[in-house]
Amino acid sequence: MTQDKFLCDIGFIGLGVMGKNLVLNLADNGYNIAAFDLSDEKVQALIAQDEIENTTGTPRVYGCSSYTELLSQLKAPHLIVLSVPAGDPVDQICENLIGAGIQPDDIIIDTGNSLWLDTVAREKKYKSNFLLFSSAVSGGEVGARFGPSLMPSGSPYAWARVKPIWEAIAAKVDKKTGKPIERTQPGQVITDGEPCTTYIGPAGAGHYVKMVHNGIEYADMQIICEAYHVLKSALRLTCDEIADIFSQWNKGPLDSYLLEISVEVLRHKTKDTNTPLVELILDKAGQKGTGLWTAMSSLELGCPAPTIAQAVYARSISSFKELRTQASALLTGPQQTALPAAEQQEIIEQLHDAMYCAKICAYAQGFQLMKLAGKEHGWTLDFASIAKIWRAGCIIRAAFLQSITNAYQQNEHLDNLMLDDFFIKQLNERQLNWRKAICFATMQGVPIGALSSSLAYYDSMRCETLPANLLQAQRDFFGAHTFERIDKTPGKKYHVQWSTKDRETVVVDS
Ligand SMILES: NC(=O)C1=CN([C@@H]2O[C@H](COP(=O)(O)OP(=O)(O)OC[C@H]3O[C@@H](n4cnc5c(N)ncnc54)[C@H](OP(=O)(O)O)[C@@H]3O)[C@@H](O)[C@H]2O)C=CC1
Ligand SMILES: O=C(CO)[C@H](O)[C@H](O)COP(=O)(O)O
Repeated sequence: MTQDKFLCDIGFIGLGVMGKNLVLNLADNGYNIAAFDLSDEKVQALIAQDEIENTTGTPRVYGCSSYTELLSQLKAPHLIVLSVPAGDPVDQICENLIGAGIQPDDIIIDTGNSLWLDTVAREKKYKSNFLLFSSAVSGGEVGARFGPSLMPSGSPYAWARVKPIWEAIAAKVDKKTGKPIERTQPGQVITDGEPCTTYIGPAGAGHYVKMVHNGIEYADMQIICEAYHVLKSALRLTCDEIADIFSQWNKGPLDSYLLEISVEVLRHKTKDTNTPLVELILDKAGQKGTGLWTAMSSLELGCPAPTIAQAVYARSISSFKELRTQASALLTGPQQTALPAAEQQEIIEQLHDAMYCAKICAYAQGFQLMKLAGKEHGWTLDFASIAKIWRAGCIIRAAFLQSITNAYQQNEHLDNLMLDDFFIKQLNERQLNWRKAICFATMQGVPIGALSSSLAYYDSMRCETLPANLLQAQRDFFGAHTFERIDKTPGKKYHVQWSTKDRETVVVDS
């Protein structure tokens, strides 16, 4: 492709796992791309891949070796997509593009997992240089290639320009069933169906929603890992047996992409020794920050998200491999005993229900968090639409997201998913099995922090009276922090003069 013939529709910076695939997806949908990466090898690899996949007869990707060249190859006003690590790289590129002559009516779309506060700050900071728009992406490399879930936010003017492109490249669901429409072949495009993208709100809102998506992703993954741990170490099942169980579960309400890939992982054997690869993978989990940010935001807003926080802690504990190895030789656990087959089957069924209930809690926490954040930051978030765009393309895609969509379509003001009729029924029917699974795992000494903290969340939420009365008294005792009384006018503050002999209760004027 040369500049003399035509200019490209979109500039693309960052051709890593996501970027390369997003470019090919855009190209399949008829957009010509001017592409740049710090590594020329990646630019050349993309062009080579496009040559293999491109059936149009004309090149679709123009490789650039500088920011100036990238701008010179684009139609004006310029539209540039970034797919780079969060943090400094985004600012470095923005500064480089300013140096290369980007204009105030040009649009830069940040598709990385940027911290939402950075996005808010950047929109302001670069206002006079260009329009910063953000659109978090989920779906991993296959999603990026064949249809991700896209969470755009920022200037509505920019969205008007981005929308047709985003709707073209996003994953699609069947309008009637809400089920994903499969797209697996290069060159294939899907023009019908509902696109998994919707305008989320002002700057930062999309990145916040993606952050919570990832927090839920952490919880979902940890819940599956805990079930695997129980099945492996308490029931002593093989990876293939666990894969069979997960595969069966994946046909019911737990049907999800994460469970599906877990089955594939569990079945995968090394070529040389035919050992399940998963058993050879070091048990130290990595994390890039989005789960932590979700947990931090939940603490800041005072919105409980213990399943998500526990999933972050589980990754942290896993990273202390040497310490755990030391402790495992010193600290005692229960004696594990083999169970008869019939009892095993019961435990497996209980575990299924425990996973399902914990999953409901994780999503309830994530959606409530988004609701409170929306209130705090003045975003009007549409939860039915958010659930809809997570039905396909993204990592947490699952049949379950249709039930969440239904819940918010029935009541857009729902305070917590656990109060939706469908989820009330699911929880009420399964809570006993959930408890039994937790008792079993605990008595076997298997750590199940996500499953059990979810149960504590559930039990706390359904407790009309919590022991916070005693806690308030303790606070008043040591720090005169005051308390309210249930037998007096709401809002009135009391303090007991604990250090005096008479311990008089006095009314405190606020
Ligand atoms: N991987 C995933 O599943 C998902 C990732 N994301 C997010 O998408 C973004 C990209 O992720 P991913 O593709 O996995 O990451 P990669 O590390 O695979 O790719 C990032 C690319 O950005 C380039 N880059 C880094 N710094 C700069 C810079 N200062 N200037 C120009 N280019 C730069 C890198 O260049 P080079 O290495 O050649 O120097 C690399 O090609 C991240 O924000 C990530 O969090 C979002 C959803 C899913
Ligand atoms: O955004 C994503 C998926 O939705 C990325 O894959 C992200 O990197 C996952 O987070 P972590 O690396 O912390 O597990």
